[in-house]
Amino acid sequence: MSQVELRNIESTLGGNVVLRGLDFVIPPEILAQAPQPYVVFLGASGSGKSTTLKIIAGLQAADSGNVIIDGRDVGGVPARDRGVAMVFQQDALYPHLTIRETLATTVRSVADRSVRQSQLDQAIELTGIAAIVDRYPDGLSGGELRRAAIAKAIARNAPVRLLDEPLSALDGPIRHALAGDLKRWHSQQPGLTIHVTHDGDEAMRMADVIAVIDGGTIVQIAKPETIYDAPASLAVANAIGSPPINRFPAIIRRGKIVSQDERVQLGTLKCPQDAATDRAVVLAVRPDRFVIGTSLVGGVAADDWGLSWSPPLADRSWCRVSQGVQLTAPVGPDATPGAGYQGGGSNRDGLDRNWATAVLSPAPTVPLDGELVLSASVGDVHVFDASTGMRIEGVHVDG
Ligand SMILES: Nc1ncnc2c1ncn2[C@@H]1O[C@H](COP(=O)(O)OP(=O)(O)OP(=O)(O)O)[C@@H](O)[C@H]1O
Repeated sequence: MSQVELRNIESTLGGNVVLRGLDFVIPPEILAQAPQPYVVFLGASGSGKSTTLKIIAGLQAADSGNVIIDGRDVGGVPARDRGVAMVFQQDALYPHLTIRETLATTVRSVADRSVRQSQLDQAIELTGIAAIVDRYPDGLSGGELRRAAIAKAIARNAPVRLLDEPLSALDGPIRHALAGDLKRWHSQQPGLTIHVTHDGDEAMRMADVIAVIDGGTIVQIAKPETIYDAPASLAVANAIGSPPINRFPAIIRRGKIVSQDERVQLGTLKCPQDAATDRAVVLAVRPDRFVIGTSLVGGVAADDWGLSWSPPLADRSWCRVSQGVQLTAPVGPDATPGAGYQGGGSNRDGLDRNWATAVLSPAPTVPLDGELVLSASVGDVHVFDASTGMRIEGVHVDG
């Protein structure tokens, strides 16, 4: 299994500080479970993802810091000798060569004569481009060009593969098929794959490990479920989840958390001693972690639909939102077609700003009515420092 490690990478480009002390190493506990993880670098546009890939590939030099590939510091090692294949966002294929000729040129530059044909065949097979391999790039669709570019990377048979937004600008079915093929390639050709995206859903679906880049550093490296359930910062919390995580203003006053949103009622909640300084915080709850209560569903008592009435604020319902509630049907494979639901009886005061969103699963087939109340237990409410954005650990129900 190949490994890439980045230590304290700094990069300033055209006067912009792009990477500031960026560190990356896959935690050993993750490697113990998944020795060959599919890694996704997730970050907003401009956060430094492409720059990081180019520095790993040796196409761009860092100002300082170390790139370690398989235990070897590759500072000063030229790109072609790093054992890295990179697929660019806009990959250039030779316009005067057919795809097969391009692949053959690539294979000739990296492989012994005896294995060239098998490497070329494998690249064609894994990317499913047999039907277009004798055509020129001009006239191929965006999806076909992307597959050809990926085939070029596969043909290099490199132990480290860097994919810069490999699924961007492709439409639904093509995107879905290519996502599956990338995972298949990864599992069939031993090595490390780093896939860059700004799309949180894509990261959640594809990654064994997600590294979130924000402000030129990696702020969390973890399995997707950990990123979802225990985000290290508000930026990480915002980076994934659809619909996006709900956020509510609050403050810490004398060690207690006090809501600053008139819709949100909190139980008695305390911070640990070392985090008890008075300050502004942000409470965040994933839409699918709210329990939804309503008095009426399509004119029928909610109980008959198996929806729980939100109980009075008790130990388990630590955070309760009772106005400006919006429900949505789940998206993805569990979605019930045509059962989306927006708005609700609680919108009586005309709140259309800052809706609190909950995912209703299974989605009802009739409109909900009556007052909607959301409640969440303490384990599902994340607390972040409002100015640094960092997670505050150890918040607990008093008594
Ligand atoms: N050669 C350059 N000169 C000046 N600024 C640059 C240069 N290359 C990149 N930058 C800046 O560095 C920042 C990070 O760029 P980078 O391409 O790494 O971001 P990214 O996360 O990959 O973004 P995107 O998702 O939009 O591709 C951006 O603000 C970009 O404008």
